[in-house]
Amino acid sequence: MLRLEAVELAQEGFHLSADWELPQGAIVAVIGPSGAGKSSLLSAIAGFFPPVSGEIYVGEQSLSGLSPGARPLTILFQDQNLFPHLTLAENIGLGLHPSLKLSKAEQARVAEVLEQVDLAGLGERKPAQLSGGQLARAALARAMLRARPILLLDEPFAALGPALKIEMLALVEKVARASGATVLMVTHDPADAQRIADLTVLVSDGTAHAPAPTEALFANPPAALQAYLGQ
Ligand SMILES: Nc1ncnc2c1ncn2[C@@H]1O[C@H](COP(=O)(O)OP(=O)(O)OP(=O)(O)O)[C@@H](O)[C@H]1O
Repeated sequence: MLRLEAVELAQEGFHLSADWELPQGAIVAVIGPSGAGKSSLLSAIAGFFPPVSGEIYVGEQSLSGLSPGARPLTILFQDQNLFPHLTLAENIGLGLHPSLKLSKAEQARVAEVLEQVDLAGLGERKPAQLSGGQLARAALARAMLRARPILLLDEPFAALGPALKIEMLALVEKVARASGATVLMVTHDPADAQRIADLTVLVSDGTAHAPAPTEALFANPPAALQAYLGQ
């Protein structure tokens, strides 16, 4: 369970409040106008942007004082950051050990996630020898290997074509449901939310609104969502 308790973010004229919690295992879309603070919200949870007040909890554990790497989560950005000089298997292995000294069991685990994202047999390739969709799948595989209870996705598939994006969303859903991870996914496409998100957080007017069931929210959008959707 992820809980934001009276969280206030502020930075040069920008302000965002959040006060809600998510059930463990929920897939949650984060939508709202450009500049509203969607990325800032994820950055705060990940530990890159400290709130001016409030607390963020995972279960009973407060995340205050925990560095980004020590938090029980993985964040995936649009810029997938695979290292060009490492093979795909090595890039994914970094999710386990920065030193890349993997045991036989860990190497087998890397092969297993490669297979899960449909990249079996491509482990020895370098990123330059992969397509955009394969790179996106590789980055997701690395995130999966970390097996943290929370996965934060900041528009990681925005640069992919429609068919590939749908494929990646399906993969996220499959992986999240299988592992029981909670997913928070920033997207600019309402269809992404409707495709996989149980709940949707609307970020607008200085507030990250409490998560609402996606279907009901879009069936009866509040004024701020109507404005965002151009209705
Ligand atoms: N490093 C920074 N320094 C100063 N201001 C920043 C910084 N990063 C973001 N901001 C500002 O904080 C506000 C929220 O930005 P944020 O990126 O969180 O919005 P967003 O909803 O994710 O936008 P988009 O949909 O365009 O990615 C904006 O006003 C932005 O200009």
